[in-house]
Order: sequence, then C-alpha cells, then structure tokens
Amino acid sequence: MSALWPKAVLFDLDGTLIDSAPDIHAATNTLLAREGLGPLSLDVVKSMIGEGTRRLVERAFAACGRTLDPAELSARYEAMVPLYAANLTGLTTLMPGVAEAMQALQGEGTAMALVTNKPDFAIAEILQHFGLARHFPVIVGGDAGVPHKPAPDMLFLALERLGGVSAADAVFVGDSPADARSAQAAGMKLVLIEGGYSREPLASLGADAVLPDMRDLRGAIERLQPGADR
Ligand SMILES: O=C(O)COP(=O)(O)O
Ligand SMILES: [Mg+2]
Repeated sequence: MSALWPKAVLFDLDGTLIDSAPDIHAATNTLLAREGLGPLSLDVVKSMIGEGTRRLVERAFAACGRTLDPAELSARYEAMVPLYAANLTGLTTLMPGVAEAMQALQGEGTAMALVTNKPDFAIAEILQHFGLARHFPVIVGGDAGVPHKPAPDMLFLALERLGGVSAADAVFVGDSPADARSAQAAGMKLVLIEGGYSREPLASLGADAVLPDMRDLRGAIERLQPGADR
C-alpha cells in the first residue's frame, strides 16, 4: 500500500469490529421485562442497532406496542445504561479478521479512528477487552455532541482530531446504511462488511467495496487508491 494513501482509516464499532448484539439483546430484554414486555428475538434487536442506544430503546418499546414520548424514552434510556454497562462483553465477540486487519494497517502506520453511534459509557471497556484500544488514538462516540451518523459530522470531527486529514485521503469501514450515508456525505471512500446489522442489502448502498469479512480489508483498501488498476 502506498505510504501516502490512505492517510486515515475510520471504523464503525457495532457490527463491524464486534458482534455486540447478544449483550445488547440481553440488556434490552431485561429492560422490557421490567414492564412486562418482550422478549424480542436476537434478529429483531439486531435490526434496531445502528443509530445509537437511545434509538434502539425507542424501537424496542415500539415493537412491543409502546410509543414513548421524549420524557418516557429518556427514563428508559437511563435505565438501559446500567443494564448494558453491567454486561458489555460477556456475550460479545470480535468479528472475523479484525485483529489481523488492524495489525496490518497499524504496521503500515495508517492513522485510525473509531466513529461509533454507541454511547461513550460503553466504548473504552469494550476496546480494552478486545485489545483494540491501542489502535485508536481518536474516538468519536455517541456523546461527542455532534449529529450522529448518517450525518457526516462525526467523521469530519475524527478527521480533524487526526490532525486535519482531508476526506479524500480517508476510508470509512462500516456495516450499515448509517455508515454508508455518513461516508458518502463526507466524501470519503466507503468499505462495507457483511455480517453486521444492516436493514438494507449492502449491495444497494453504493459502497466502493463490499467484503464478506475483514480478512481482505487491507487489500480492498489498496484497490481503492485513486489511480490504482481495477
Ligand atoms: O450503538 C449503535 O446503535 C451503533 O453503533 P455503531 O455506530 O458502532 O454501529
Ligand atoms: Mg455498526
């Protein structure tokens, strides 16, 4: 890979680096059960992940026939935080090929950042647990104070914190429509990885590459280099 491109690779977390759905599923069903609701299946909860935990809680209650007003939703979100915080990694696994892909990029000196809609309370412990923390000098999480993906703002904030990398010199790696739309709005190259939590077929999202898993991430990024032979 050229030493000049890409200058940075930005990663999504849930459904891209980790399969966190089983722990999110368990916490969600505990929350619902307190009100005599649920349980929801793992696949249903997977389909609710991607736009942050508050949105997930709203969707979970809606799926049980409970439309929450903003104050009711805030109370349920506040109750979800300790439930999920108590079990962030017990059932969660690293997605295939992640460790190797991170190692390869790190070895080439590519700057990396994490850009996740996941709330901040959950991020550090998960990264630590899976040995990923050292790869991410920059983390933009769900409490960063800028609009969530699919808006491009979190990606721009990460590029700024990496020292002012331009979007044209960066690649975003994610699993969902929110990831696709944020990268496209930011003007970044986009790689989508199968096996995450997308509610839409990845082939329909206009990615520069769709990969079955992270194993060939480095090669796929190399092929996206402007001017590279296809
Ligand atoms: O918590 C979520 O809903 C999604 O998080 P992600 O942006 O890392 O996929
Ligand atoms: Mg995701």
